[in-house]
Amino acid sequence: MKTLLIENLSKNKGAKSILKDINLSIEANKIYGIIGNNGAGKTTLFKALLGLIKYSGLITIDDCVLKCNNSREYLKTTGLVMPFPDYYDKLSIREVFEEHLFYMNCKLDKDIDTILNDVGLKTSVETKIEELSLGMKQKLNIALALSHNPDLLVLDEPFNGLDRKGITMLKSIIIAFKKQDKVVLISSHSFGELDDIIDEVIVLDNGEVLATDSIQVLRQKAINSLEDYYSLLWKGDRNAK
Ligand SMILES: Nc1ncnc2c1ncn2[C@@H]1O[C@H](COP(=O)(O)OP(=O)(O)OP(=O)(O)O)[C@@H](O)[C@H]1O
Repeated sequence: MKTLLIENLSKNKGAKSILKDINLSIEANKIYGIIGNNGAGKTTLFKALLGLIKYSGLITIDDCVLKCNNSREYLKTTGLVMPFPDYYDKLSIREVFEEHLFYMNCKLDKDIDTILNDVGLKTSVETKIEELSLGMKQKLNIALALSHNPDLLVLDEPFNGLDRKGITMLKSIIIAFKKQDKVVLISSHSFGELDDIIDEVIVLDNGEVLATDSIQVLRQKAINSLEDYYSLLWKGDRNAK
């Protein structure tokens, strides 16, 4: 994947406008941090990008426009970390992998134990999801997202529940991933974790893109943390732009 182009993307739910005319150009070999207050539209944007919800506007991956009838094919090239649906609780890790691979229509190139080990999840594949801690579920989620070697990694609050070792592991996975001509989109409220790894920041507010900036440019302006950047934006200090 080289580019992901989002043009005039909007999403309404009843009378409510959840995403409003989003335009973004996403490039490979970069990590994008998507930040914004609760309810800003980050998860909804991710769902649209993955073809999981209907929307108006155009999403183009390289030269291919994402449509309902090709979204399943496109999903195979994406890895997604989002909270598990409730019905997963009674499934075992093995069953979740089977369901994931069936949905993605792909096969593993490593055995499940090796994949779990790679993300630091030390438990039997027969363990039920309801028996996993929040951090263990997150590690499993990451393992699933990477299991089919995607081109685009979409991570919705991936640091939630991870211990320090897990966070360090995930950051190194993300950095190694982007270096392979791939794209990473991460939404997180943990600015400190994003600070170390992102190349670009996209700020959503009330369903709109409030700002997009390169971290390198922000550093040149002596804005050295997302926390400072975000405060400046909300103070209306346009020097942050
Ligand atoms: N199925 C739905 N029906 C109605 N409104 C919805 C639905 N899903 C999301 N919304 C609304 O869309 C808006 C954006 O929600 P979204 O989950 O995308 O925000 P977010 O930026 O991911 O928030 P958070 O940081 O809290 O995770 C919110 O106002 C939410 O209430």
